[in-house]
Formats: sequence, structure tokens, C-alpha cells
Amino acid sequence: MTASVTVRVPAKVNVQLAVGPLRPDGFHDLANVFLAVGLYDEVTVRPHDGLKVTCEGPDADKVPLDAGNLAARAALALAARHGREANVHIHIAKDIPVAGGMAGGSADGAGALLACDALWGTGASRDELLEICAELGSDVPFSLVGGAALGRGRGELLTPLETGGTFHWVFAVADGGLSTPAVYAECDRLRAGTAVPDPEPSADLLAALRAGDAPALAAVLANDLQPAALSLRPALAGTLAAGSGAGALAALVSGSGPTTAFLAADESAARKVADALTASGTCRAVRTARGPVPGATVVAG
Ligand SMILES: C[C@@](CO)(OP(=O)(O)O)[C@H](O)COP(=O)(O)OP(=O)(O)OC[C@H]1O[C@@H](n2ccc(N)nc2=O)[C@H](O)[C@@H]1O
Ligand SMILES: Nc1ncnc2c1ncn2[C@@H]1O[C@H](COP(=O)(O)OP(=O)(O)O)[C@@H](O)[C@H]1O
Repeated sequence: MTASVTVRVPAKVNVQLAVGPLRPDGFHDLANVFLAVGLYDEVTVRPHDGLKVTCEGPDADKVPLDAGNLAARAALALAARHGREANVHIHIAKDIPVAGGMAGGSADGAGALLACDALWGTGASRDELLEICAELGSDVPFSLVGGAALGRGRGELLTPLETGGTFHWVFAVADGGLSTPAVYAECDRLRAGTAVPDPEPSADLLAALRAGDAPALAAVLANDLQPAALSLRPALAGTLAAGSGAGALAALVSGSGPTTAFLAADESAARKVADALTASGTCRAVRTARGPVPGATVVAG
């Protein structure tokens, strides 16, 4: 019997996040172009008497360890579908910033799902796993799939995208998180009274991804949630300016923030931007990562 299974799952940055009007169900239709980047959480599951979640890492104290944890919810959802108990100890080695707009919770949900499927020998199909992911959260399917993808609907309906190369990113991690629903609500407030178009992917952006052309991608990066994140956290403007001033090709808020993302021309440019951001004192931590990278992957067990 397998003693444990470990799954590695990447963070994401949204290279385009076009947000449509508020839907009656409280969500927004999106054109959400995801890129998986090489910052990872690792989720390990092993048999246990009952369900237990533990977490280690610099942000571990901010992660809920009860049944609200997305990893626990994933295990419970898979177990319920297959008529078994979720008797499992889930351990999360967390490196993705918490509540940072990089889908760390979603990563843990997708990771726990894949890990439990392997541990229990459930043999769930890819489609079933994706269906459970979509029930857990809008971003969870992408954490399973990785690479680059266009998310339609509330972000859960994925079409894989071709990429022609590797993009070099720098991430400035802010002090504290931002609540995703609060950022969407602020976006609605800021746009009240204006006509909000249906969200559409940018053809130029998809072409830049396909070509692996960083300057072309930089010219069209777009996040409709950025004004809302800046409104709730005005200090982020200073972080964006610090990275831009250090030679980043482009700077933007990652998803709902407050992590800010900087696209660099190459690895050495990324290093310079990272050093300048660290020296600027405008953020808590600085990380570099490349993308695209694969989605949730079993690495042990
Ligand atoms: C903004 C994005 C961009 O990729 O991610 P983050 O930057 O937070 O990581 C996502 O849309 C976040 O996806 P996720 O964090 O999975 O959200 P969910 O759990 O599905 O929804 C949480 C809440 O966010 C709002 N929400 C989410 C998705 C969506 N298309 N429209 C929304 O309005 C709703 O208020 C919802 O109740
Ligand atoms: N495994 C998890 N890791 C992190 N946060 C989680 C997890 N499960 C549930 N959460 C909750 O989800 C919220 C959003 O976390 P996260 O997914 O890291 O950020 P974001 O939605 O900005 O990408 C957290 O504040 C926390 O309350």
C-alpha cells in the first residue's frame, strides 16, 4: 500500500483579466488568460484516522486548517463521490503567498484532489477531476491543468493556449492579503453607471504568447481588477513604479492582488528588477519565477 503521495502545484499570474458585468449568481464572466509560474506548493497526503490538515511555510499561520481549507474540501468532495471516508492527513508545504492573487488555495485544492485520487486508487477521469475542481473554485481547474490557458465563464471553462517560449517574471509580495470578493466588489463600485462590455480575449495577447515574445506581451498585459486593487491598497502604486523604474518591460497587479508582477526581458533583467524591488522597501518579499510550467504533478508516492 502507498504510504504517502506528494503533488507539486504551481502559482499563476493572469496576463489578461477582462471582467464582465456582475452576474445574477454573484460571479463575473471573464476572459481570464492564465499563465502557470514556477512558485510551488507541495501537498502530501497519507492515511489517517479522520481528516487532518497541517501547513508549513512563511505564511502558514494565515492558512485555515479546518474543513474550509480548499485541500480539505477537495478530499471531502472526492471521497463523497466515491462513497468513502476522507481519512487522510493533508500536509501543505506552502511557498505561494496567501491571499496574494496567485491562486495558492486553488493550487492546494487541485493538489489534494490529485494526491487523494492516487492514494485511494480512485481512478477518477480527468473530466471528473476537472468537474470537482470547478465546484471548489473558479481558479482550481487551471491549477490542475497549468501551462497557459484561457478561462471563460467564471474562469473554470478552460482552453489550453500555445506558448512559444518561456517568460521571466518577478513577483513583489505585499504585506497582508486582499480578499478576492472585496476586490471584485470594488471593481463593480468603481464601474457603477458605466457600460461594461462582455469580456473578450485579446488577439494581440494570444499572438504574443504563441510567439514567446516578451516585449509584445508586455505591451498588452491587462488586468481589469487592477484599479480596484489599487483603490483598496494605494501603496501598490509605489511597488509598480519601483519595478517599472528598474527596467521591467511591464508591471501589473497579479489577479486580485496584492502581489504585483513584473515581466522582464530575460533572466538577468529579472534579477535587476528583483534587486531594485528589494532595495525599494515597497514590498515584503521578492520572488522570481518562469512560466509557463506544468500544472499539478505527482512528484512522490
Ligand atoms: C481573481 C482571480 C483571477 O484568476 O483569482 P485571484 O487573483 O483571486 O487568485 C479569480 O477570478 C478568483 O478565483 P477564485 O479565487 O477561485 O474565486 P472563487 O472562489 O470561485 O470565488 C470567490 C468570490 O470571488 C468573486 N468572483 C470570482 C470569480 C469570478 N469569475 N467572479 C467573481 O465575482 C465572487 O465574489 C466569489 O464569491
Ligand atoms: N489551502 C489554502 N491555502 C491558502 N488559503 C486558503 C487555503 N484554503 C482556503 N484558503 C482561504 O482562501 C483565501 C484566499 O487565499 P489564496 O488562494 O491564497 O489567495 P488568492 O485567492 O488571492 O489567490 C485565504 O485568505 C484563506 O482564508
